[in-house]
Amino acid sequence: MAAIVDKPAITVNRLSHSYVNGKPVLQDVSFSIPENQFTVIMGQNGSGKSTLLRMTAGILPYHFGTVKAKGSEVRELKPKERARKIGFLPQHHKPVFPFKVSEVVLTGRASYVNFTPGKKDVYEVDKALELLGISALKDRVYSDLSGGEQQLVMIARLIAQKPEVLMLDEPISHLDYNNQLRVLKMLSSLTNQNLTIVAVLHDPNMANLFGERFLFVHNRKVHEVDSAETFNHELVREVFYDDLTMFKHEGRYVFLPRVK
Ligand SMILES: Nc1ncnc2c1ncn2[C@@H]1O[C@H](COP(=O)(O)OP(=O)(O)OP(=O)(O)O)[C@@H](O)[C@H]1O
Repeated sequence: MAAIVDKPAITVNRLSHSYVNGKPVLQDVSFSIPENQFTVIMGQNGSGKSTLLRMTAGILPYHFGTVKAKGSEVRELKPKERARKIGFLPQHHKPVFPFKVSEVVLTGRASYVNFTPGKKDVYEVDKALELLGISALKDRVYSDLSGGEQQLVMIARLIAQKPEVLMLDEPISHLDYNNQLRVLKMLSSLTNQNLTIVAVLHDPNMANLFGERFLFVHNRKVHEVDSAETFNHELVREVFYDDLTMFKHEGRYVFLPRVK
């Protein structure tokens, strides 16, 4: 049974998934994602985080269980409807054409644009680039950019899309430390603007400094944790590191490993 959440943005019920010829990745998982909060998804490599996120975002079809976004079954939403409710940032993105950065970000507006983009679309693109601190990249060719620059552009694209729920698969994996902080602070601030954030993160410190709620994917199940203190839980130690020392910093727990 999923924990009861006051106002869920997403409710997942009895979801299961196996890839063709593969072992089950998720088995009968249920959980809720609260509205206007920052939920972090964590778990070991290969545990099923991307699978879970892609299914919840309606990118990967699900056949067992239900996923509801504010009451609507995600798989039944038309693509444009879904794009306004849920935005998804994939872990990897391979550009097919040599688009300019502004054009890549503009594709995030596809659910609003009928034929030609209007002033509002161009405004949202410029605003998103500014928010990510990458206005100077606007006219560069996306495929020429560094991995970190490309990641910032894809986050700007998601921001320009303006969905109600932003789902991000390892959004800071290519970023330098300042940009990691800038992006996580920015995402965290969006929860005060009526947006729900769900992000897969690997670093328990970043997770704990910015996350308000945690979903641990382990052994085909999803475990809901709504307090950072439970990072001290046996399961969490098993998943991450069995020898982390916990400290309190600005009211949040942070961790350091023993190296000897
Ligand atoms: N398209 C696919 N076909 C077959 N198996 C897949 C496919 N995609 C993922 N898997 C397998 O499903 C399992 C879960 O993969 P998933 O990408 O969801 O893990 P993850 O937790 O996101 O991992 P990581 O932290 O390494 O990104 C893995 O064992 C993976 O090998």
